[in-house]
Amino acid sequence: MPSPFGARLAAAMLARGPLCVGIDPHPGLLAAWGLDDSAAGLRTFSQTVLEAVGPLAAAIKPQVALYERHGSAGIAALEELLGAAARAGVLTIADAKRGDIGSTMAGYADAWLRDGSALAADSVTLSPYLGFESLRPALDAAADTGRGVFVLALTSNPEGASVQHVGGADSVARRIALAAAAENQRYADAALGSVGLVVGATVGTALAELGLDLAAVHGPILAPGLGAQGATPADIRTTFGAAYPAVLATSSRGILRAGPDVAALRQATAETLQGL
Ligand SMILES: O=c1ccn([C@@H]2O[C@H](COP(=O)(O)O)[C@@H](O)[C@H]2O)c(=O)[nH]1
Repeated sequence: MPSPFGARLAAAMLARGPLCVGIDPHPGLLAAWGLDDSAAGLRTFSQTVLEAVGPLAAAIKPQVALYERHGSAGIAALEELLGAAARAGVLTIADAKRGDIGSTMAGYADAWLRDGSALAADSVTLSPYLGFESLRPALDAAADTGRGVFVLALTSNPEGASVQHVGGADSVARRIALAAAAENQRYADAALGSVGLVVGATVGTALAELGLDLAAVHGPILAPGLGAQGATPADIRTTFGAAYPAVLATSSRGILRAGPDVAALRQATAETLQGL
């Protein structure tokens, strides 16, 4: 078994910097790159981004929805990307936001986190709306196979607050963070645990207002919202404070808009990294 995901991600962040590049093949981006909105277009898009940013980013994050919209051929393109990234030694975060009752959750865990699955990634994003404990099959599969998970806590979209802030000092988001911290006790010896959280780079003062101590989670914090959603590298330091060393900022459109030229994608990645 490889070393645990959190340890591998911490090493990659130390070596390359705290940036994940999202691979989001939106129809508009495919068109801007001169590609068809088809599985073949997805394939070229994905492999170009991997070639460009693979040597620079700590991880890549394919957005599963944008592959699913092409049906089985789109999923095949995603499988090819995940396989190519694994061969190139680039860590992957499948942004699938899965969550279900435990018995069904086991199916998702098998798909995204078990050896031998064509969709197996280094980690997957999970939704805890059915209760943190419903994610148990994925938490255990990740621990068994040296993979990781990122559980949605405070998302980058403004609508998230209507659910995640509920409870005030005992908010839904804080309970998710506490549950992740408890889960990471099994990774106490690693630089970072393998149970991460998703906390938007756009959440502003919400962490302080809700009393979330992200540094105590001992897991990676995936922070979307950089670039196209308006957050800046400076916002990341201000927003996350003491938890900053665990933050993996992620940007998709803000970098992808520089394509399809590989050198331009690399430059956009390097410029984003410089500010972090
Ligand atoms: O709270 C969340 C959780 C996930 N995302 C995902 O990240 C990328 C962001 O793309 P940008 O182009 O950099 O805005 C996208 O795949 C989202 O589904 C998020 O934005 N916020």
